[in-house]
Amino acid sequence: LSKSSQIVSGLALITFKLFLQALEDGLKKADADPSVKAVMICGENGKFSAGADIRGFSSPKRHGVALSPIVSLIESSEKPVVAAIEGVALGGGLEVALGCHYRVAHAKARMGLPEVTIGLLPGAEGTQRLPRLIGVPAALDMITTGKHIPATEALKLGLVDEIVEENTIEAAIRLANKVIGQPLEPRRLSLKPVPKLPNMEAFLREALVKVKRQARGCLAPELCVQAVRAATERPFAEGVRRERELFGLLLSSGQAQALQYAFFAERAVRRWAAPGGASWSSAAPQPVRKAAVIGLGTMGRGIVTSLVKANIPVVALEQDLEYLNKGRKAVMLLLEREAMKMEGGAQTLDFHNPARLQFTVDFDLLCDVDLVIEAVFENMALKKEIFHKLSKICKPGALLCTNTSALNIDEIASATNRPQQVIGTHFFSPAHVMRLLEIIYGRHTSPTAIATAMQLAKALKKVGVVVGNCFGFVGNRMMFPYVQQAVFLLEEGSRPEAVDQVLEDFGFKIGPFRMSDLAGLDVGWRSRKEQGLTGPSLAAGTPARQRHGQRYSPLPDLLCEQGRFGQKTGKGWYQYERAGGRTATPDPWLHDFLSQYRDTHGIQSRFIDQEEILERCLFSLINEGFAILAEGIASGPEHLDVIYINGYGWPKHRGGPMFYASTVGLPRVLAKLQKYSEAHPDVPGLRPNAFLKKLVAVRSPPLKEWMSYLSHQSPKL
Ligand SMILES: CC/C=C/CC(=O)SCCNC(=O)CCNC(=O)[C@H](O)C(C)(C)COP(=O)(O)OP(=O)(O)OC[C@H]1O[C@@H](n2cnc3c(N)ncnc32)[C@H](O)[C@@H]1OP(=O)(O)O
Repeated sequence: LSKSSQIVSGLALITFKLFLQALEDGLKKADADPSVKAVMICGENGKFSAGADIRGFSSPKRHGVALSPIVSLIESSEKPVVAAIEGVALGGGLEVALGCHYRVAHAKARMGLPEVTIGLLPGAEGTQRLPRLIGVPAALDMITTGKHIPATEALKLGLVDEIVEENTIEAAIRLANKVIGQPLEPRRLSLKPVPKLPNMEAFLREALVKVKRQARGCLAPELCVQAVRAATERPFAEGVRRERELFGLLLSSGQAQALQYAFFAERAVRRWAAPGGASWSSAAPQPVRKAAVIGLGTMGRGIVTSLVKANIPVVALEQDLEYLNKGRKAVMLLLEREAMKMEGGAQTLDFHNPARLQFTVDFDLLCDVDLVIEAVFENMALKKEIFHKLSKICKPGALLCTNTSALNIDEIASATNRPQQVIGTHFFSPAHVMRLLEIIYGRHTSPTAIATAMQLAKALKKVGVVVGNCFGFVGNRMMFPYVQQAVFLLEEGSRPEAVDQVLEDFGFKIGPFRMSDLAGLDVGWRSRKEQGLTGPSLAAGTPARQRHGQRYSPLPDLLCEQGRFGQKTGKGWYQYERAGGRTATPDPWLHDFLSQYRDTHGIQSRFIDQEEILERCLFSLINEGFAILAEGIASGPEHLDVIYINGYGWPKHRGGPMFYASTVGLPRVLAKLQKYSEAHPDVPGLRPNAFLKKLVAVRSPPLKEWMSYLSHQSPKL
């Protein structure tokens, strides 16, 4: 280093507090040393900073917003300070860079203010400095979404002064030497005005409406807008005061804890465990150099698209040419749309190259693939036939995955000569968009197969969650009692729009009836017919509203019998503008139908309040979650929460169903279930699970300790 520069490094995440101290000491030393003419701040090991340790925000010894004085100290330095940004500059890390007079970034660096994603706002004056540097629209976009932007975009926005392909530190030192002696006033962001917009008021108002609509009850994006508004309306110091006030509100809101829990839960589920002690730490994945997808229906198309996007060559197979051509057209359309969203477009995806994406009806072409994902119709006989064929055609090491939402993995595996290589991969629709991948191991699934499926999830940029094999696995199994309660509520006097409203107000992206109209009521109907719950195989004399001695509602079956399958037929729990329409309108026909149904079955209609709707739907879902944990189908509550947030539209700011239960309080959940169960003794889903009772009996320990209260290690683990 030349004598004119001073490196202040050590920006490792775990030492954020130490880093702050080192930064302060270094700056003061540099300021006092007349031989130092400029300062350069960089990180260690090619990373600038990922910001503060998120765990610190919920710790009793929270470091608060102690970063602000240091950012001010940097900015007020009489010597030019240059940030050399490599790797990431996120959150507090970027706020440090904003205090610097100049910023140089490596071309591969990424920058962002992701505080909103953990329920906070940039609390070290970031909401006040960023709009002054890059203008309100761009700043608001970064602050309210928390997105990480690449260096090239940062340069376009004016967030950095220079990007380099080679040595960022040398480039920053060069810049520091060059600017010695130049006036610093214009470089101090706190002194700059926020660039004006002709329609600032309208712009901010619209921005608020937009984030409120998207956030559905999540506070942080809204308060981010308020903080940026303060930057446009108040002098810097007053804006900072407002930012601090809003930060304090968020910190104590409860939503921040939920979102921070979700951040760590998503990472915790990568550390999977399965029967016989197999786990992420001991199992190694096999490489997947080529994959195949069988079935080009809605799911198969999305899965092919996902694989192509992940740069994995794919063979896409259909049963005949008619289906193949239909599937090919649909896949190409999806890929073209995806390519348009990407930098480099179709060239990047290269899907017109048959070596990357091949369509066929010939099973023999699957002989050299490393992994097959079967995505045909949910029909056990068909799946078994396919797996039998696969075990004859595929090379010995190939992993055989079945995309199923409920079927028994062991039964499917029994059709092969290699059950250790059979695994469930439950994708969510649309498969190229939804982040969740439920990975289901069977009795014989090998640790390598699980590790490979997890690796695949990562390559597809999905969150893989490993779970055990049972009907509906985790996600759908918890969904059954929830949807069941929603339908029972209709029997008792409620309406689809009332139930949906309560759950959407809670934060679900879509309520249970809108959801089932979207998914298609016929899907569940087919499954119930296969289970003998309805249809021709139902034993004569079975009571209309009872199956196996338990309460049953035939309402969804009756709708299907009327051809009301939801959006696809233009009618379901709602009416739509046309078949395939998406705008749900309450349907007077359905209201009459419900009244007649109640009359037929002698049900006294009653008013059901929001509290009962919410509690019966959510607590029955949570109750099933406790059963799943007790049976060892999932290794911890975080798994259930990650599944619900990423696959079922559960509001992330409520941390997932099990986290939510812990915030409501387990004794309350138990008491409510007991109350509803007494009122509906023929509904097993409302009967409090023994594990929940046990946790309450041991005074409701924190969620991370729950699993240690299972008296026996489940055979599934
Ligand atoms: C007082 C001043 C206030 C400042 C406000 C802030 O700075 S708030 C924090 C803002 N920063 C973030 O939100 C960054 C969050 N992290 C990420 O986005 C990503 O981790 C990453 C930095 C982009 C790296 O991604 P990558 O996929 O490479 O790794 P992982 O996500 O798996 O992370 C590796 C492990 O590091 C842990 N971790 C990452 N960031 C933080 C953090 N800010 N605080 C605490 N821990 C963090 C992560 O949990 C992983 O740990 P594991 O034990 O391996 O699970």
